[in-house]
Amino acid sequence: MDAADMGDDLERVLLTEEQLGVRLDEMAAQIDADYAGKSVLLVGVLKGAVMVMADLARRLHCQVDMDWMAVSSYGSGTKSSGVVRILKDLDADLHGRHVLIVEDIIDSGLTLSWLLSNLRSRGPESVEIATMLRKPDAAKVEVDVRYVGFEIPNEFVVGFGLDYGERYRNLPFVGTLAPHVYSH
Ligand SMILES: O=P(O)(O)OC[C@H]1O[C@H](OP(=O)(O)OP(=O)(O)O)[C@H](O)[C@@H]1O
Ligand code: HPA
Repeated sequence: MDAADMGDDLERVLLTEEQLGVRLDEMAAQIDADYAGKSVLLVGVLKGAVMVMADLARRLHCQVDMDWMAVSSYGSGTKSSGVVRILKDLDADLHGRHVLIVEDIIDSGLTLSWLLSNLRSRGPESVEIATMLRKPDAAKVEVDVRYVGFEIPNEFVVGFGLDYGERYRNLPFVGTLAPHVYSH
């Protein structure tokens, strides 16, 4: 899918495929340096993190295992409370592991804040976070994030794994949607 497939649904491109690729190269180099000689367990948070995980993992030279979690808030009314439900748990035992959570976006920070304390309680050697995008102005809770691709304005974005009603995840860039899309 590209911009032409979106007709007039695309408002503007925030980050091009090339910009994302360049930043992923830099993030991977930093992660390789930080985890030199160590084995890393990448934990992807479904579904949005699939693209970041695939593109980041392929750039890493350090020893990597991959695992996945699916989480859901208990409904929009309680999302702000940070109450999260596990839909699919990890297969891996975290004892003694160096865990790197891979996310597409940190918006309010509530999902990651919950996930961080959940994974920390499982006895890992370390837990860090890598996210492609972060909206600093939307933060309801501060999360200590080791690797951030881009800080973006507090606008709803799609593409590179991010959806609106499950659509647009397969856009290779990150963009905003025209207002008429939301009124459908
Ligand atoms: O910082 P927060 O405000 O908690 O938002 C960030 C979370 O929201 C998105 O997931 P979403 O619940 O949309 O699920 P998805 O990945 O399946 O699209 C994103 O992938 C993060 O997990
Ligand atoms: O801006 C966003 N776009 C899509 N999904 C999201 N989940 C949290 N923030 C966003």
